[in-house]
Amino acid sequence: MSIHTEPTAGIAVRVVQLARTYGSGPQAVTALAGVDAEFHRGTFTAVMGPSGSGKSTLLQTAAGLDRPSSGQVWIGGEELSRLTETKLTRLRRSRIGFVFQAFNLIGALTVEENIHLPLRLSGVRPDPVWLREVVERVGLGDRLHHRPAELSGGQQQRVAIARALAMRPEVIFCDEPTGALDTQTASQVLALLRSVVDESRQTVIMVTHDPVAASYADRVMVLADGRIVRDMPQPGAEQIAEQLALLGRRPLAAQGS
Ligand SMILES: Nc1ncnc2c1ncn2[C@@H]1O[C@H](COP(=O)(O)OP(=O)(O)OP(=O)(O)O)[C@@H](O)[C@H]1O
Repeated sequence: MSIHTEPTAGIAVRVVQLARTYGSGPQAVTALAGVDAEFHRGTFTAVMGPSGSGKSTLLQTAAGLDRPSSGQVWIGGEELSRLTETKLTRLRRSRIGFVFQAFNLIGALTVEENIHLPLRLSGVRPDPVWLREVVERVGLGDRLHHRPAELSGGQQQRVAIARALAMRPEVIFCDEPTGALDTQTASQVLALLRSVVDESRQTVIMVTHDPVAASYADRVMVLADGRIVRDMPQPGAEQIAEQLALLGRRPLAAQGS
């Protein structure tokens, strides 16, 4: 594939020969070894793989939180390496949402203030109709004036998702969004992410270790040693678990950090 590949309509995120090496010389660690992937608008992709296989690095570089060592990241028609830090920050704030395992809410702010924060940071006037819909969708209408510490883990993650949705981003990157939640709460959060894709045609890319969580996705991509080694359309939880187990038996893929 040409390194100057232009974006195609309908593709929310494209990575081309994406590579990321940490450190240099004999200490260098290759986290991503040239990944090519396209993520269509209105799809939900789960990224899986052994510990140290490069999942978080893929997410961080594709989301413009970290610069790759080489290769390209396209968000719609924008190639991130061509952007200055200021433009990259602006693009991240307006077109990308983030949900992390640790929620990353601001403890001193109320639920409502946390949800409005991306708009305030971007200087965008809130659209009250949309914000009401977001709050309703995540089921937090009666918690708006609480602080995060007064909420359960699942409720805090739903605040984080509402915050990610506030700007109506094209893409939402999630790193282990259910890693800190019990099974039932996790399924509510996953159903919410599913509805974001089905009802708003936003694109979700989610790193997870959990085959059940991954089964909510339209596609499961498996990394090993910084490369995509499986790309499965709509696998069930059992098929995912089976493929991960097979991979675990390969000596190279079994190496983690
Ligand atoms: N800041 C860093 N400095 C040096 N090496 C790093 C850094 N971040 C990640 N790595 C290395 O890059 C490789 C990929 O790490 P990454 O966090 O992307 O893997 P992962 O698949 O998300 O792992 P996990 O499932 O354990 O979170 C690992 O070998 C890791 O040790």
